[in-house]
Amino acid sequence: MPSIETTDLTKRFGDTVAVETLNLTVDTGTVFGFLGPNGAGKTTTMRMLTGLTRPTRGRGTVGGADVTDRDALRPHIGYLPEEPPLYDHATAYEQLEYAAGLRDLDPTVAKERVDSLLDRLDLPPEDASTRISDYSKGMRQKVAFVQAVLHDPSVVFLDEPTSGLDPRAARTLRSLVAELADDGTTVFLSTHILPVVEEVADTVGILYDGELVAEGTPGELEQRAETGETRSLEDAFLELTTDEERVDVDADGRAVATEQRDG
Ligand SMILES: Nc1ncnc2c1ncn2[C@@H]1O[C@H](COP(=O)(O)OP(=O)(O)OP(=O)(O)O)[C@@H](O)[C@H]1O
Repeated sequence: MPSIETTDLTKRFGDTVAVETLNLTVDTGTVFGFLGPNGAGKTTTMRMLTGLTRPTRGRGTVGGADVTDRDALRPHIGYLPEEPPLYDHATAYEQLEYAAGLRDLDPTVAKERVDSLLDRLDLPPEDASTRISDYSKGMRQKVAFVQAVLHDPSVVFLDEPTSGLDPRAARTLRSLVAELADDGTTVFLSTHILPVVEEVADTVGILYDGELVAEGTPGELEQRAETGETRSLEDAFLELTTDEERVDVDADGRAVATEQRDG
């Protein structure tokens, strides 16, 4: 049963085609790793799927709601954008209480969830009671993640969720992503950190120049890598996201052939 479906989803900014006829299906309760080089169109896709940017063409549904219907979409989704919207003058507790209020959550239930998630992510009460303006990047990221999942949405969009997190918190976040999926939440995860995708993603899509150039399990994509001593998701990513002539190497590392990406 898909949670996210798009048909020919397209976004243009003037002459720039940011996303081109994207056809995606993401099953409920799975983690979809969304990869692509800088400027490939990942953020634009997530902004369309969360109702923040209207598609130029094509259709999409998330949690059964049309992506052009923000009111219908909103209760189903959580979004951790690259630059999370936090009020610097508020404390983490105030920010999250405010977010819970906007979502009409029961205050007691919300408080329990906030305390539990902040505890898991190692943001102690003494820090959660100080102003966000004094937070490090990682501390802000923890609050923003909690804000994105606080209302137990059926689909969560995470843009570089481990950005700024220390190794312990990053590991906890990966566990939380897996737990969300185990509980039936669909996680749409965009990141440049390929080991995170290898660890948590059920399926992976690679976007290049606005187009989906590959889709499959991490293992299937690894198998598509043709160069490198050991096939890896990184090798596959690099091969699938270049227009330059590709140089194959022999066992001694010498260039033996060149060919174009066949798109
Ligand atoms: N508001 C906008 N106006 C004009 N062009 C835009 C706008 N937003 C994005 N673009 C263009 O659309 C293309 C895709 O950008 P997008 O931010 O979606 O890429 P991305 O894959 O998220 O990149 P990154 O990995 O660097 O975050 C780029 O060419 C970008 O310049």
